[in-house]
Amino acid sequence: MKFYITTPIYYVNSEPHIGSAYTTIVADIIARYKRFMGYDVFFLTGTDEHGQKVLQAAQQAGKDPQEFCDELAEKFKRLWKELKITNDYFIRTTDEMHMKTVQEFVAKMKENGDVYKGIYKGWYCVPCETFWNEDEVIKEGEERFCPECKRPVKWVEEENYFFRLSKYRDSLLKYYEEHPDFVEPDFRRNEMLKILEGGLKDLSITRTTFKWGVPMKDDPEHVIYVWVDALINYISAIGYGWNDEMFNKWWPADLHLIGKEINRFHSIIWPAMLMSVGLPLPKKVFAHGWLTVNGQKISKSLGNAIDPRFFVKRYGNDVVRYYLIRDIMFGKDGDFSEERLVHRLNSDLANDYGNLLHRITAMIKKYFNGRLPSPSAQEGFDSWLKERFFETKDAYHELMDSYRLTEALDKIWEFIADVNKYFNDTKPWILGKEGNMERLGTVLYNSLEAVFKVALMTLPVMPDTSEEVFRRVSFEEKPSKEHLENWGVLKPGSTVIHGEPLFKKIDAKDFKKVVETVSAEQNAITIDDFSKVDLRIAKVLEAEKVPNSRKLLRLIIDLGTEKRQIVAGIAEHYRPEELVGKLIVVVANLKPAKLMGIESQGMLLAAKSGDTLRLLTVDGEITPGAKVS
Ligand SMILES: Nc1ncnc2c1ncn2[C@@H]1O[C@H](COP(=O)(O)OP(=O)(O)OP(=O)(O)O)[C@@H](O)[C@H]1O
Ligand SMILES: [Zn+2]
Repeated sequence: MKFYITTPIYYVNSEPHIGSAYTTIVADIIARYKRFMGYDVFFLTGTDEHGQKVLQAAQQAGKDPQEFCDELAEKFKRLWKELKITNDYFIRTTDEMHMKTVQEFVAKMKENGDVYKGIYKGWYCVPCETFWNEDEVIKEGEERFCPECKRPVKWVEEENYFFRLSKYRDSLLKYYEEHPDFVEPDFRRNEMLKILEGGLKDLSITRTTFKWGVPMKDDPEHVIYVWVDALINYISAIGYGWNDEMFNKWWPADLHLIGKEINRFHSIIWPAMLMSVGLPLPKKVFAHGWLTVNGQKISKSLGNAIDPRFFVKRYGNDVVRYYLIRDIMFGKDGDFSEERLVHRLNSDLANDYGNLLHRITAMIKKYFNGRLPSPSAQEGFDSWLKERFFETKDAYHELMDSYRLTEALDKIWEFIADVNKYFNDTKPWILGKEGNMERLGTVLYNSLEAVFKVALMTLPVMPDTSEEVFRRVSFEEKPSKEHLENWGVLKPGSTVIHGEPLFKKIDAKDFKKVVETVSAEQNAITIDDFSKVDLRIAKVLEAEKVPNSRKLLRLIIDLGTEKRQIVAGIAEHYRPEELVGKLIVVVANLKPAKLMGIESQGMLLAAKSGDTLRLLTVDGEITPGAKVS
């Protein structure tokens, strides 16, 4: 049984962020689950390195595009290592083998009569590398914007090769009909059906105005459209055109995992390209939602991208993975929130899961010398716990197999609540006090077996934590679905380690966000907002310490037309005599306020970094009262 799973290949226009990590983490979870279930898995990820977007980024950085791509591809690879992603291969579209495959693929489409020359006239969005028609773009006066990312589009008019996409509309519709679960979730499938029903236009698939791409085989003036180049990665990586055996083993892909904004490319254009060369279509395209900040997509260009490493360093890799899957309904959009992450860590992981294991192993240590007791006669409550496990396990498989990952974790946590209930209601601490070792042994055995089952089921999501649980319960086999099939896998008599709690809680009073995730756009103010602040140059005429205050100085300043008194918290950084004669910047229209009983009629500006504070001043002489703008 094989399972071939892919992520989108990411543009190397900038560094990876939590959004790109999201898809890769989800793919990793699915890959790990399938391996656990006994599948032979091929998990592919990589980088999309051609096209105008990447070329422009390289030019902006003042680098040769290949050198620029090499550096960024390395960063992606390194991040995936740090996040313990278990991809089997990393493809780069600048790989020679890939480029050759792209040329051959397009040549074959041409041979089959699906590629012809024509003139393209229309709009192009460089950030999305997408062609748009006049009736698709957003119009604001003379300006035109991309309907997908809302950024300005460019007018393109050039001789291109076209792909007869329109020809495949009916075959695609038929395919959708015959394979109702080809595209998921179903609301995404419906969006694609709408597009198909509306009709398809032929697609421009080459460009001539720049060179950063794969040249057409027999017309190298044309470079192949970056999306056509990119999509072919899914087959070039596994041997199409260069290793038939490998290709036949893995193709068709079992799952293309993507973000919703690139669904049309994967669910319409890619299948049509495959039909054109006579290859079978992928079994499923799953288009998930976006991680958002205040409802906006996290992305490089909006300036709200977050480096996942900050979170991993502060909270741990497993905690970040758990949070992303549990808190954000997989498939839908969801706001990324560090507060929610901490809440999940404290309540689900530390309280519900970690603490349960801690209590069980503490009692095994105390009453059984750290050896797992044997279970004996089973009572009703014991059978209830087992029944709950088997129900959970069945639901878990069903949900994981249909990529309902969030719901799978919900089910596991319902079971954890049941194990906690079992542990609390059987009152093992009383059994211990009473010396009822037989019953105590049974309760502790069942509780630990249940936690072991949780570790098996959460292995794809939190691999390090599960490995740690396996170590503590002396489980040394390669974990697989067989260990979930039966109750009673743990061996009585084996060593049980009572270590540190699995998860460290974050105390509310210690909680300090590692990253401020407010988008640049949300923070932006208009020029009118700025001009409300009346900034003026002032000359310091007098300065003295405010009696009984460590921090405050009282200044008399000359504002050109008037003198004013201001109070400033700078006494720890400046001596009064240093200030006299200085030209400083003040907010002249601030409402007066009293500090230590003294009225302050304005505020001076200073820059602070750590313990250092420096006043803002001007670069030379200027009359006091001069406006700053
Ligand atoms: N906010 C996000 N939420 C979920 N997935 C995301 C997010 N941002 C990027 N991705 C994943 O990365 C893919 C797009 O990668 P891309 O390199 O275009 O990132 P980007 O940050 O959106 O780029 P840019 O801001 O430059 O347009 C998506 O299809 C999805 O798989
Ligand atoms: Zn766009």
